[in-house]
Amino acid sequence: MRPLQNQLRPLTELARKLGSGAFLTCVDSTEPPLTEGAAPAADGGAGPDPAEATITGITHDSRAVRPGDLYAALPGARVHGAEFAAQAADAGAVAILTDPDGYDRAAGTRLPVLTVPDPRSRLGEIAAWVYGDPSDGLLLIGTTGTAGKTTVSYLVEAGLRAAGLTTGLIGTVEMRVAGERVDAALTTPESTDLHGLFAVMRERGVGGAAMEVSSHALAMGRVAGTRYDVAVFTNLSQDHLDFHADLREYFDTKAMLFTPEYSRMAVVNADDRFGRALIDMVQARGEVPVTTFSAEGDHEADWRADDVRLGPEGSAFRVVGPGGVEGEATVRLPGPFNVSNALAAIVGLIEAGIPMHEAIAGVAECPGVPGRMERVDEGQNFTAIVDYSHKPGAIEAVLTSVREIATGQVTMVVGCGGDRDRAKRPLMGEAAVRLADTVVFTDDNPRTEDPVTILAAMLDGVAKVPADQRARVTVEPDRAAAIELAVDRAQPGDVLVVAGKGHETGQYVGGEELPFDDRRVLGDALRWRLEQG
Ligand SMILES: CC(=O)N[C@H]1[C@@H](OP(=O)(O)OP(=O)(O)OC[C@H]2O[C@@H](n3ccc(=O)[nH]c3=O)[C@H](O)[C@@H]2O)O[C@H](CO)[C@@H](O)[C@@H]1O[C@H](C)C(=O)N[C@@H](C)C(=O)N[C@H](CCC(=O)O)C(=O)O
Ligand SMILES: Nc1ncnc2c1ncn2[C@@H]1O[C@H](COP(=O)(O)OP(=O)(O)OP(=O)(O)O)[C@@H](O)[C@H]1O
Ligand SMILES: N[C@H](CCC[C@H](N)C(=O)O)C(=O)O
Ligand SMILES: [Mg+2]
Repeated sequence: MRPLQNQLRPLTELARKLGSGAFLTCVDSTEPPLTEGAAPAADGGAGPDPAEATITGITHDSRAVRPGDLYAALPGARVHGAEFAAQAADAGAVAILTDPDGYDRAAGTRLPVLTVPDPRSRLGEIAAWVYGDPSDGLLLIGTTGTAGKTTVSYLVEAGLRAAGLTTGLIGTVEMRVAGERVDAALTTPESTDLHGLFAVMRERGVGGAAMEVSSHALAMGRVAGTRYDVAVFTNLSQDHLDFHADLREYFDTKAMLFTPEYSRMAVVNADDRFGRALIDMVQARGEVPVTTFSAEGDHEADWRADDVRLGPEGSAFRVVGPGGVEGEATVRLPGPFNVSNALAAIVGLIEAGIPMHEAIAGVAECPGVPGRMERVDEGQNFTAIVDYSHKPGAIEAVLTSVREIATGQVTMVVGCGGDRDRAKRPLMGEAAVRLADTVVFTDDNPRTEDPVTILAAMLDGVAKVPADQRARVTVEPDRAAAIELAVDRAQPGDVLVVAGKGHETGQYVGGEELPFDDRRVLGDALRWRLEQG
């Protein structure tokens, strides 16, 4: 999504802004590259004069270039973006930003080239400049944590809307600007896309936005140049150890959000042990005020959820805050973990200046989140749920929650993604068989890996649970067949959870995305069973 109105931004001004280490050159120039952004004299050669160049937009992806763009050719894990410089030029890029390694290929386009040592680290700042600091004046609430970011962001957006604001949403499932929806490629977009999106929000009068901030984004500088009015921390547990060295580094990356560079205020979950470590860390630094919350009530906190009443479709609870402030809240998502998510959203909204009754009303109105504890109901006599649990902590939270509502048995259909954290596979297998009565192990986005290897790693976890304490296990690699099997076996009062893909609409196998939607496959299986009588 890009703004309709763009300002003309002189490239020389950008070079000057980037300061020492930035070189702006035109490839046909016989002059040596100029430092500190000073524009070269007209080179008399065939290339365009960088002193004249103006840009109107920016992208890091050659496939997304629009005429007038600065193409940021970044070094990547797979390829250097400079490989696509010619493609970017053909699409209308007017200049290229790159690092010294990309210079020759960028120069081959004969466009002005701005070279900096580490362009990715400056990209957020550059993108914010290109679009004229578009997040200024936007009430922005960012949420990080291993689980709950999407859910909290939906609830926050609903609260902002209840407060009368035109809203924005940025996250895993989708991006929304004033009601218009766009598919999301990443949970947290690259900074070029992010500031473009903020510019669209500004154009459409968005007053408040809710956004997920992933650890990948913090590590890769995607949110550099973005300032959150409130940053919310949900929890931290095992995930993404393909990307982070260990849990400590994963935690430290998330903790970056709770520094003055990114956030004005912190709202942190005191029920989570990493949340408590974060509270201590942020309080000790004394730079960002911290407000704490506890839905479980076992830990001291500024805000609590009291008198929690769990139900099969959602929960009710009393919000109790500093000085005895109180309000009656509801959330239309089941399970104690969603009480925690709802409290996180309500406290985040209150800290952002939204009156408590509006925050509570918004959360209560939110109809749910696609693929998060989403019921698929075809009139069957058991409960069928699609949920995005694809990490051990989420599997535990979900299975513990549905146990409360099941009058019969609990079944989970689950797999693990390929090309992702391998260490979480046995932990997911173990959690599933420890807490369910029946588990059907299946494929979930094997990507470039052999699905058999992934399933074997999950089964390693199964073996950790004593045979008499574990669920009945079936392995059915074909995901549709696994869902049909589970539906076929279900008895009245049972709860069936199809875990891991949530809102996803494809199964990645090899380099291909095959259409696959758990909700549709489950719905079809349920209807088929009902038709058979
Ligand atoms: C590990 C990681 O996050 N990698 C991201 C990173 O890739 P990279 O820099 O290594 O890129 P690369 O593929 O080598 O390409 C280098 C450059 O060439 C450019 N390119 C590439 C091909 C082309 O035809 N044209 C082109 O311009 C690319 O845009 C890139 O700038 O920068 C790319 C551009 O922004 C991202 O697309 C890519 O995300 C990959 C696809 C990804 O899967 N990321 C996931 C793991 C991720 O970020 N997940 C988090 C958390 C999810 C959650 O738990 O909620 C998220 O925020 O989504
Ligand atoms: N507060 C929570 N504690 C534990 N598990 C949770 C919590 N909130 C959600 N979950 C589980 O995690 C799954 C993903 O939730 P959600 O999409 O809100 O989190 P996320 O942090 O955005 O995840 P992702 O990083 O995969 O996008 C849910 O489907 C549910 O199973
Ligand atoms: N944001 C997560 C989503 C995982 C979803 C699951 N279906 C899988 O493929 O592992 C990731 O990219 O690791
Ligand atoms: Mg998410």
